[in-house]
Amino acid sequence: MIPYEIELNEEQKKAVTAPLGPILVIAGAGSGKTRTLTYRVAYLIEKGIKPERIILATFTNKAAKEMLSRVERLVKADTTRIWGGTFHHLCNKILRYHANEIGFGQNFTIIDREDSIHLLADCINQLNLKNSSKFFPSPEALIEVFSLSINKAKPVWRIIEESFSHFSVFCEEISKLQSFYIERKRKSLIFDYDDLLFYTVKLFQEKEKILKFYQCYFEYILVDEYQDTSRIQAEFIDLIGKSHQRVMAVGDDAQSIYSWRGAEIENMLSFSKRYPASLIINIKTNYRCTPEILALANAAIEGNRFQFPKELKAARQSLQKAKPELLLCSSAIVQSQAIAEIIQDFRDQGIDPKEIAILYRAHFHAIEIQLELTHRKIPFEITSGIRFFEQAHIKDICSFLRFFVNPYDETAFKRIVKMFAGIGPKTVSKLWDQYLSSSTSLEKLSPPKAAEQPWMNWLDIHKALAFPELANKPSKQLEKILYGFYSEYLKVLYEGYQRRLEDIEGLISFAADFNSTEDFLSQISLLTGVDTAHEEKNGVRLSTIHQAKGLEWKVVFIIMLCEGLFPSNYSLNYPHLLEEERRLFYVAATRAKDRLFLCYPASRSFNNRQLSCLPSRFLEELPQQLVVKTKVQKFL
Ligand SMILES: Nc1ncnc2c1ncn2[C@@H]1O[C@H](COP(=O)(O)OP(=O)(O)OP(=O)(O)O)[C@@H](O)[C@H]1O
Repeated sequence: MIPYEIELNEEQKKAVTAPLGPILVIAGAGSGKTRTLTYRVAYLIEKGIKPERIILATFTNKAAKEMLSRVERLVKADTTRIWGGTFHHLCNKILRYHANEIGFGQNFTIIDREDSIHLLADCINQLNLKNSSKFFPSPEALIEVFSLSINKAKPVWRIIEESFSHFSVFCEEISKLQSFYIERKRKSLIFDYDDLLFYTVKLFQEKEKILKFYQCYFEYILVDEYQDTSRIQAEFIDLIGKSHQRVMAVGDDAQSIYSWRGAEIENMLSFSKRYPASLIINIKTNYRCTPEILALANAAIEGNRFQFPKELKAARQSLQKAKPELLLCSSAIVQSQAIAEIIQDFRDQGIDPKEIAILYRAHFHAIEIQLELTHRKIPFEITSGIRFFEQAHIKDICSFLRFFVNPYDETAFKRIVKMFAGIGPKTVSKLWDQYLSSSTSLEKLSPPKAAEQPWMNWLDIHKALAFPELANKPSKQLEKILYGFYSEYLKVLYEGYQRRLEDIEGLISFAADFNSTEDFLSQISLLTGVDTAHEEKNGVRLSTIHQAKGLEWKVVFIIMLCEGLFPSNYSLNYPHLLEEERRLFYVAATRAKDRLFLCYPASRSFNNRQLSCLPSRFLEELPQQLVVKTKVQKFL
């Protein structure tokens, strides 16, 4: 017998040993979701359910593997027979048996994101869409549209209307392209990741016998991270679980932060409507944070309307009654200096830097802190793996300046010219040779017809960079390049237009502190080159909050808590997005085990001036007594 009494608290035990009907487990941050799910699977096996009749849907395959190996330590069973893994993994298994029922052979192949992009690029070429307009969106951007269309179960035009209005002029062509792309995949017996879900649900909807078989076959379905499931994923579970309703969904609605890639918090909030007999179990004991940090997190999430009411209780004792600290800094630079000083103090006290994290809403918020840590030689590691200045769009826009400063910079030239429609790698090299043999005169080059217009625009911008009002003002030069030229390309070249635009605006602010374009470029090169030696596995962690989900550190700093930055400017006009931003703040706060620092800079440089910032509403909403305020004015 498994010692449930010893290993689980009362709430966890209630969930683990609950009757086999539908259950929604609302498990707060740090409350032991993994432990609950693991013991529940073990309990089911102990009750006599065969492993192969259990589904355990998880966010990653690694998570399922870890949970199942823990199950194996609890009960004697072959857990490899459990259907554990991501939705894609589960659907693949089902389609391997039945793909022929929906017009595919069972020997289909699965293509990853990169291959999907190549295939889509090929479709765009075949339909001659890029030549019809130089601003036709790139395959990278369109894959995102198509994926949302499947995950949200909405037609492409609807997705464009809701989230990609900058593509609306191409709505008709994009819909046609989608049909063409689907047909191409069908002919080649290919599924991309989203197809696996789409066709499994279609199979269940169209082939009643097959659905009935699985409904009888699976005796219990468990879903982890339920708050982040998409519409089609919930549909997949509902279809199999509909008849016996033996579904356990575990999640935390307060941590639903992926709506931008199709997650629907509604799945969780409406669970008991779809499963009227469901039992709802709240797990409220948090094992991670001190009571003071938890009190702040509880207060932070109170402002949301669309959520299950909840209040986490701390299992831990207070650490010298240390409340979270609110650092009121005079500027973003002072903010980074203050953080670096505190980190140095912690290191002197013997705290391992890898127990410290700096979390932010968007990559560009971390520019100053990256610089400060680099200058002070404090080792740090960035979760995304890509440093701010190494991102493609940042490199793109900087290459205009590099080429302006150094007319022999071949890499910059080629990077710019490649952006133009109708210019492939061969033509790029030819143009470079022409350029060199015409004593570096851009005017003398003859680009292909399709690229003539953007070429002329580029030449105008290139000349303008030397005008007295722009010369040696890298910030103003970047602004000119962005709004006079590059923003149109940014919309179509990559996915995530809004985020990338914000990054470049952040770069423009950063550039405002330089009065020489050469100095600005050298600084950036140093940060992306030699000084990356400071990036170490054991350093302080710098991460966006999205990438910090599920992780924990002893000390956490949440930075740039200004209205318009966190919450983001874009979210301010949409109540549902604002609620998601508040959840993001909650996720960030609940990553801290011992010490939490909330950082507010009263000003930051933006578009060549010092802009004063209002404190984030998330700070304003906190009861005063929950934090200790410290004013930080200036550092030498
Ligand atoms: N009953 C328990 N007794 C003691 N410790 C527990 C218990 N349940 C969970 N824990 C511990 O609590 C910590 C948090 O658990 P876990 O990481 O699974 O939380 P979580 O619910 O996934 O958190 P989050 O959603 O915030 O990422 C772990 O270190 C885990 O071992």
